[in-house]
Amino acid sequence: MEIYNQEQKEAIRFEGKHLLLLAGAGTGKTKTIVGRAAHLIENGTPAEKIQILTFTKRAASEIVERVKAGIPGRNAQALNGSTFHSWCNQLISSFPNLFGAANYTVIDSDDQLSLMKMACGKDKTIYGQIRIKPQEILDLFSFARNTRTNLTETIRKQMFRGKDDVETNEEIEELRPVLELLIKEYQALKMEQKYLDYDDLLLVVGNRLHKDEEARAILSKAYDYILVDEMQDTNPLQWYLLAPFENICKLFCVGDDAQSIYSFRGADFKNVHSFGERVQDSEVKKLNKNYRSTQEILDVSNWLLERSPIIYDKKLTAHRGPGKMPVVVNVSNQFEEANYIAEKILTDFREGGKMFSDFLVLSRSQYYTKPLQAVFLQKKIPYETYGGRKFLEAAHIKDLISILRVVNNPSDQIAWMRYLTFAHGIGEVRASNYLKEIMGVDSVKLDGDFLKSIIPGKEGEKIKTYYNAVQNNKGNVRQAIKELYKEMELDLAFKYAKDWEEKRKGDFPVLELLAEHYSTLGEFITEGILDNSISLGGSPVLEGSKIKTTEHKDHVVISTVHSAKGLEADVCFVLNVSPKTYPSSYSLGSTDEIEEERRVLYVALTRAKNELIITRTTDSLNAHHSNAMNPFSQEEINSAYFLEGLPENLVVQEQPHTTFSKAQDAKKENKIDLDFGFDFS
Ligand SMILES: Nc1ncnc2c1ncn2[C@@H]1O[C@H](COP(=O)(O)OP(=O)(O)OP(=O)(O)O)[C@@H](O)[C@H]1O
Repeated sequence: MEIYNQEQKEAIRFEGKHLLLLAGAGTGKTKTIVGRAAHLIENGTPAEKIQILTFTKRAASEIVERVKAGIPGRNAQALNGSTFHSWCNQLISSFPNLFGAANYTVIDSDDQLSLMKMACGKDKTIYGQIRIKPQEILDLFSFARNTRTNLTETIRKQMFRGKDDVETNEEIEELRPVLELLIKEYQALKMEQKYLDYDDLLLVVGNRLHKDEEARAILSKAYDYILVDEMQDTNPLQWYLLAPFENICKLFCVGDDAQSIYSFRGADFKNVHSFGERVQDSEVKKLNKNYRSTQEILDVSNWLLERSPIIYDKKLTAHRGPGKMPVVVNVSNQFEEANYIAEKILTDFREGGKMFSDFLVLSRSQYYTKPLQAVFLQKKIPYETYGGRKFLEAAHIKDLISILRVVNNPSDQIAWMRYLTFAHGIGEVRASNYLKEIMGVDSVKLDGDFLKSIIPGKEGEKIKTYYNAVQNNKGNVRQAIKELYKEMELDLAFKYAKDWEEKRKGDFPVLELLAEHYSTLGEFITEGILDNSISLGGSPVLEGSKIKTTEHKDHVVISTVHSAKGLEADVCFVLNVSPKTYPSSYSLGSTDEIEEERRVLYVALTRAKNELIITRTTDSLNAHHSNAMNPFSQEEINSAYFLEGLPENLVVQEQPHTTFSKAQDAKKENKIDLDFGFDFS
């Protein structure tokens, strides 16, 4: 049974049209979304007419499960929660005629890069005029679409740090037409092969709804309410998608401007402030009390935010009152840090009655946590990682999926290339020749025998067998994967001989299990990619190849701060809050970037309920030499450092007395104790 305070109840029972709940960390925004959905269902709104939108699949499922748990019977069963991308993808497949994109394949960032490389390679005289990598062109294109900014201004912002002088303008004017050609070529390749990239998903739906009265009429029968979590992180493209829904249904959005950490995806926290003006018939409400943390944790968080030149007007007070002082641990290196954390967890687990799931470890990047993961493995501390490279993006998984993809969409040239070059002996040049023949044949004639007829020898035989394994089991995705894996196993083991047994083999049974939830190949490929994608912060369960550690229900979570939004834990470790990291020395030239990083740290600090432990390495405090990449002096780095000037009364400082350091001698000298060591009798 959830308990709500008066302000939360007012939001939950809101009778007006659209509402924005703008409130600080831990004030119960997510809880209020749960309450709102339950209230609507209990008062007669069919659950399938409510859509919950969040930034991660994990957050979406959590909200949906909580609503379902509070409503007896089957009334809430049809409640749907998804990410923006996944929702658009569902709309595209539920209304195939309306959006006209049902048989398109969604491609991930690796595939986008392959396609952009093809676009750049098409006419070398064009690409040769600029010195920009294909990935950078993709980033520019995506930034422009997500922020809905024109190409000139995108180039200026992203490549010239916003400079607007004669020289810069001349350079932009040289780059712009070339980039336009390349982006158009990329777009044409995409359409030719029936691909949609992530941004396309939102645009396909958004464009249709903006331009087509009938589309709005159809969707107004499908939705009564849309509930959006983390509204501060919606970028202009997501606003564009949501705008038509103002007239289709009622919007209920929650957000916190101080937790906006997605400006690299085009979000601007200031947008949330204009909600009242942008959305007709809307109201903005606030929540004031923090229910998550004790006051000492909030004091440090408030202090951090008050030091910002941006006024957030958010002083959090703890409903729970006082508790333990936050601790700053000064470690000399990463292994000391890792051992300190592991020892603390093990002691609290063995002697303090805590579970592993009471601990959350937060880091800027997953990469930084590698030594910590090594120590956890060594000390047998179960853990799960959130953020970082995802399961379906691992090379061995992509090899197998490439065959599912070509059976699902025969125009999928990226997948064909991966499939054809997977068989030993076929290089890129030969594969492209086969590809030309494959593209030339009518798709009804395309089958295993055809492939064998154009590809001679053992390779042709193999390619045929793989193709048939999927084709013959098309109606049962799990079976298709099982049969295909049986055929591919030896080749996969050969290709990945170095770490096959330890790291890769175990992923395939999991892939089969995952496939069980999808009824068609297309759904599996698209949804599977979206659900597990790094750039969308998707499901944490099937990450990397460390699937086995997730079998423990009780585990520590190691997360990037970006993937930790909405999470909370009894004890929270925030790693490496050192100079040059918070803020990163690369953002020192830009106030906007520094302030975004301050919010990142703020999100991290406000995850803790009872204990907040901040680590920092003393080696980063050591002398720093400025260089061309990083021209800032030690003074500049120190004065920008977020913990510089942290009042002594807000935290306790600690040096780890670790079992990791060398054994130390006794403090007092003893008298020698030597007897004969035997009995003379
Ligand atoms: N009225 C209440 N009574 C008791 N506990 C509450 C109440 N409201 C919220 N909480 C608790 O406070 C914690 C934070 O709530 P929630 O996660 O909904 O906040 P939030 O505003 O979404 O936080 P953030 O933006 O920091 O992720 C949760 O543990 C929640 O159960």
